[in-house]
Amino acid sequence: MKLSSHQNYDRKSELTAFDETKSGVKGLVDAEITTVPRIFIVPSSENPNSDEPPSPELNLPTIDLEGINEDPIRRKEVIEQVKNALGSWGFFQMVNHGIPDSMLEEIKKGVLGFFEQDDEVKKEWYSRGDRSGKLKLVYNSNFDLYSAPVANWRDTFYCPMAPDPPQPHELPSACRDILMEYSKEVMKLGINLFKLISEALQLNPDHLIKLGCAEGLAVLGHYYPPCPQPELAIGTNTHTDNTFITILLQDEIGGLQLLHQNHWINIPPNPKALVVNVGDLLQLISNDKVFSAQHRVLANKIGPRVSIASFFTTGDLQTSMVCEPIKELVSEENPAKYRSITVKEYHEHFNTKGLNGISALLRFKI
Ligand SMILES: O=C(O)CCC(=O)C(=O)O
Ligand SMILES: [Fe+2]
Repeated sequence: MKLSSHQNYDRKSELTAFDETKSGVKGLVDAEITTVPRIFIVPSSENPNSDEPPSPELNLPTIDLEGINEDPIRRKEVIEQVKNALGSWGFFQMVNHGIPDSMLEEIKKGVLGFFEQDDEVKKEWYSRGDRSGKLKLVYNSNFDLYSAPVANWRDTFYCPMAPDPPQPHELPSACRDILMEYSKEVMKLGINLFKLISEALQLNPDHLIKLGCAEGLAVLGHYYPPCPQPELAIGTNTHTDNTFITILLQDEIGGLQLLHQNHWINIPPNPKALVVNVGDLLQLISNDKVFSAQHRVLANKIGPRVSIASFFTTGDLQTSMVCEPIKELVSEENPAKYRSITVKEYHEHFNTKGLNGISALLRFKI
């Protein structure tokens, strides 16, 4: 699904005017607008409402991680489930993942607190993310505002937490402590997941970690204000993630969907669960043994919706890590499907392209 822009108005000036308010989509809603500005309108042919309704028979797998580090038989079963889920869905929900429910509640509150703080204070964090700025945490609306075909009904902050963790004073007070604590727990869980995924790929448990898959972590806080005309807009446009894996926490509102066998499927909110999905970089190094599924978030009359996406990637940092299909997963009958790239090269291509419904991986296919 490719969204084409409809440029019969001065879109660029309207984007700039919106950007310069530094108040994001929340600012529009606070000003009590009753119609969606045209920079956000999804062309009708590509509107999610024109898709078939989600199929109720197809359910995303839920995997219970209880006992994986204590009981070898249980661990084997879980590895088999992970292999099936990532090979056919690219996604699963997990329960008993080790992060306390109370911490999940606290991080959602922290993100809500950041977006709902005094607008003048929040504006000080607003930037387009050039790393020459002093701010580690980048808050804006639509990282791809000027390149994507349609603006999304969402505000976001992006905060790199590893390999160079921010100093507490570099973080906004609304979510400082919980962001540090949550990302520590997510890193532990990520390491456990990379071990399970390594084994699911029939590699040594440490293989993906040794390659550097858990080296970089960024936490994104998303805020989706209520939308006066949700049928005309989209919360997050169709995309695959620019990560090795993503660990996602969503609140109770819903709207996250993934594309499975050509059907859009709802990912139902579960306050105790976290969603895991394969990103493009893991698909590339697995030589398509696991895949990075397209997903999106619908706009909603009800809101705000909050979600926290933890991205395992070093992003735009220059690291020595090269991504290429893992030797053990390549053979004469199954040759490498991608060329070698750096994470930075991939990231730059992803950012320039924006969320336009086309996979960034295509560029690196052999
Ligand atoms: O808000 C969500 O539920 C999904 C966000 C997402 O897909 C992303 O951050 O890549
Ligand atoms: Fe995503």
